[in-house]
Amino acid sequence: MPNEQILLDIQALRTRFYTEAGPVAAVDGVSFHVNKGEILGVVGESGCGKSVTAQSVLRLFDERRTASYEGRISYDGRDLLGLSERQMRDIRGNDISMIFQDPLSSLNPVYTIGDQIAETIRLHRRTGKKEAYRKAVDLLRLTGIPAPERRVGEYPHQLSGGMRQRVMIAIALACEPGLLIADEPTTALDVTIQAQIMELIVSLNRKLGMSVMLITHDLGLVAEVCDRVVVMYLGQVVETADARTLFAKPRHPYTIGLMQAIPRLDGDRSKPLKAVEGSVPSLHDVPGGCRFAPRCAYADDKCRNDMPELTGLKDGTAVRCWHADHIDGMEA
Ligand SMILES: Nc1ncnc2c1ncn2[C@@H]1O[C@H](COP(=O)(O)OP(=O)(O)OP(=O)(O)O)[C@@H](O)[C@H]1O
Repeated sequence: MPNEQILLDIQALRTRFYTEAGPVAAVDGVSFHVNKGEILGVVGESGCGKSVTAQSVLRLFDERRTASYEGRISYDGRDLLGLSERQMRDIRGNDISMIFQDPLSSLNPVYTIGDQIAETIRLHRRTGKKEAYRKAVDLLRLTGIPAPERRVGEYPHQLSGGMRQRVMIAIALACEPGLLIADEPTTALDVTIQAQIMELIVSLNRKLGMSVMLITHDLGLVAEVCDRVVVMYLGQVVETADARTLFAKPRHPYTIGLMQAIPRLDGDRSKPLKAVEGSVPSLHDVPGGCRFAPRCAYADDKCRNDMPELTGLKDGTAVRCWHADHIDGMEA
């Protein structure tokens, strides 16, 4: 029986790119889900496949030339990988919206922000121009933009970075999507504005019941706002747990490493941060066995030879590690 709590269900997703050096699987057998009304954090270092996973959900890669998808992605019971391009266009922005790190590159410089919000509304809804414009003003107000009646007639370059990200959020919300995918939404902004934008996203999640998939490097942010967390490494999920369990008892050595890299406001800040040693290997040179083994202090021959499966534990956590049952995250 389908679980009615689940809004987005990704099963064994594999996204391959055809590169000059041959095909690579940037996402390689990824499975996780997003529940209705929750904020799910997706974390991992740069290059682990977080953005490719998100963009695969919306099928943003060119399937004729650059990429292919395998597996299953279902949204509210609909099989997204089986939809036509026309049907997918209806899903994008209507059921699932996405906001990116750099709002300037997603906004059109020659149209006012009001035109751009109204356009999104009219793309998916039978709405007159005036009505769509009125809704644009309401959306700007909802995202906390001061004097929205005036701002609606301005162009992107007239707004600050934080205001532009609010406009992107207004566009993303225009058709009341069930799921907002936020890919590093605050990285390009200064710290105070970052906090305001995150507060806005959390308040919209609470007010509108909209699910959020939040992609970020920032585990401190995840601890503050996320209900559950997916940790990715080199195209795979290595750990998934509810946020409280993950922070109390991280199981995968990679998760433990990421946590040790979180700056602590209350700790001794004169000590250098302990980050995960080494770097993420190239997709053209994926290690056999456990992909994290070359960087892992616990790795033995079994790890180097056999790939562990993502295995569910009693507390609802799932971990991809041969040693998960005897690693104590608080000690490592
Ligand atoms: N169009 C593409 N063609 C070939 N390889 C790609 C393409 N897009 C992404 N990749 C590769 O896929 C891998 C995963 O990239 P992705 O952007 O998903 O990482 P990420 O975890 O989101 O990192 P970041 O936090 O830096 O965005 C990287 O090795 C990247 O080089």
